[in-house]
Amino acid sequence: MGNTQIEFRNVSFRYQEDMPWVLKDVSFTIYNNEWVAMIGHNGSGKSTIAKLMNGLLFPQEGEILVDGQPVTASTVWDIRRKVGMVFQNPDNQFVGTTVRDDVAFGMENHGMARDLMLERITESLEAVGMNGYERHEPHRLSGGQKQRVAIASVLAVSPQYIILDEATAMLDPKGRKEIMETIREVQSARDLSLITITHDLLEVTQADRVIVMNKGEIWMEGTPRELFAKKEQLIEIGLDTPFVSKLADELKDAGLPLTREPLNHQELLEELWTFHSTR
Ligand SMILES: Nc1ncnc2c1ncn2[C@@H]1O[C@H](COP(=O)(O)OP(=O)(O)OP(=O)(O)O)[C@@H](O)[C@H]1O
Repeated sequence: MGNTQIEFRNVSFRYQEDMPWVLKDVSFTIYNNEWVAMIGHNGSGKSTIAKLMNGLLFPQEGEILVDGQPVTASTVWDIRRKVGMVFQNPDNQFVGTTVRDDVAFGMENHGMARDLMLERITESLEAVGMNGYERHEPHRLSGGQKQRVAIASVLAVSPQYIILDEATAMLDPKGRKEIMETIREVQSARDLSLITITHDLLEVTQADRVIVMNKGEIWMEGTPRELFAKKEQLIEIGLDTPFVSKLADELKDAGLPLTREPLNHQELLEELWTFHSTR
């Protein structure tokens, strides 16, 4: 695995000296080629973590390493080439008057050669299904298309890590599903690590690993199945559980002996089928 990872070592952060700590002694690692979902109630520190990961903020205590390199004011441009970030509202991210200019902008910042830039624009728009839109105005696109272009702009710089900070929150369920499918395809084709900050529980069930934040501290780190097995504690810290998980509980209460914690409809159906065929 080498050094290809993002590592938070005992990170504490506050926005100003006279303000309370927003993050307290946070340590975790994001490994190569994995998808980590980060959840937590509003204000638990998730967006602050995202900003620390690509040097938009710096911690007062502890250390953040990207591929072994500390994130500091002097390494920040290297770090931002490796760690791409897509925010919730794409309108705030557009800088170009056309889709092509917009995708080019990040690359220009990194001083890429023109030929390589043209190649990357085509490649990254293709990866998100937006080829043919090069001359369109970003502001006139639909919400889903805007997010695709924002993702293409990040992909064009060829990062190793992509952070999506509630990047699908403004889309309808269909738009969300499509964007996540696109991202997954790109992730496996390019060996990327994905960090998604989300309130969408369906998205959380699909991640490899989940980090749960509570009041600036890591409350839990584990697989989605481990997480949703702690339903009562989750509700105590103000988080919800997926619909399938609730339905499974109701079925158990009604006397059905479900043996494992189903994470999606398919798994619940399998459980029901096993029960049915043993009767
Ligand atoms: N620029 C800022 N200046 C001062 N305080 C801030 C700033 N940005 C965030 N905070 C505070 O830091 C804390 C953590 O905020 P953060 O945005 O990281 O949480 P979050 O978990 O991403 O929340 P949400 O789910 O609402 O996006 C909150 O108490 C917030 O009010």
